[in-house]
Amino acid sequence: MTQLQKVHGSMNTFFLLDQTELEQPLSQTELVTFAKHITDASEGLLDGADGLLVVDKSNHADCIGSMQVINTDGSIASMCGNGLRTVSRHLAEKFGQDEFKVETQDADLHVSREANFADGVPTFSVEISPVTFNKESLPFSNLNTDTLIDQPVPEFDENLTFTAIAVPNPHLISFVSEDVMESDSLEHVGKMLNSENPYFYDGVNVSYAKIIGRNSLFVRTFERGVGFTNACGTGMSATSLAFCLNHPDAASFEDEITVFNPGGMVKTRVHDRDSEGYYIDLIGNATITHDVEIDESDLHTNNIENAQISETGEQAAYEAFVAGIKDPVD
Ligand SMILES: N[C@H](CCC[C@H](N)C(=O)O)C(=O)O
Repeated sequence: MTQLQKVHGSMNTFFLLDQTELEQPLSQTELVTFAKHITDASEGLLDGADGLLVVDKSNHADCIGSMQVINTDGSIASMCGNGLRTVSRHLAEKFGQDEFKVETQDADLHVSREANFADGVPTFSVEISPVTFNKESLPFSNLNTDTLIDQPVPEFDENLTFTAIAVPNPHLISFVSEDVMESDSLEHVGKMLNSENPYFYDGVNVSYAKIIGRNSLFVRTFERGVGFTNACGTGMSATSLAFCLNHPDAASFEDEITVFNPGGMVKTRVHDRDSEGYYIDLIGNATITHDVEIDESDLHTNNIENAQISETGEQAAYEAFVAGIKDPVD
């Protein structure tokens, strides 16, 4: 029996474990221990991954399953947009449904199957919500402000402005030039705010964005609990909202926004529900690259030595899709 899958959204890679397929689900301690091991770049499987997605049943009446996200360092992420697309595909195939809700840590989120981005590239849309800006929800402190929207923060970088948005996991965003994108600023800010610091004391995902044209961006993210990833779904969603708010001349609510990233491309759509707040649709690939068979007893003892790995063959279609999109950074 297949116990695990290796999956990705925009090459943001995960192992996916469905606890309902086990006789004895892993305890939370077992899950964290296993996540840190299997995702480790040198000790784990298949060069590791950016996290473990744990699927389970939901007791919320309108959800067909739940998702928990464990980062490579064992910390828990309240949300993961690229991961939720792959969980949505898993649940869609398991239950034969194309539109449903998934329970996540802070919200029950609407998801749906969409037209494939390309041949052999299954595509899903996931709701990114709730959106807040206040310092308590991110959380941040010691910045002499209750919200941070397009403001200079010389403590982070003397030449940039920053926007902080929780969706609900925390994001810090800056719109930058090509030169800054290629500099070491993102690594510097990402490392500073994800080690002990007085500002984002729980860490924060940091994204730098370059405006390519109308409703078009390139985004790179240094993730909380992980480091640089090829793409961060919640990061690209939060950045799309910041794009609409800070650059209304170049981006519009309700329009499709194209977001290129080092692992490929997604589409977003930012909605403004007035008093009910903002939410974002994140649309992109949900690719399964490998099936991994591990005895259930080995899962409990965190032994990956006997894992049997087989490729699904889907990666070739994904790579053909990426080769066909115009790369804005070249
Ligand atoms: N890569 C994920 C987000 C993981 C978030 C995590 N790094 C955190 O907030 O701790 C995404 O596609 O949205």
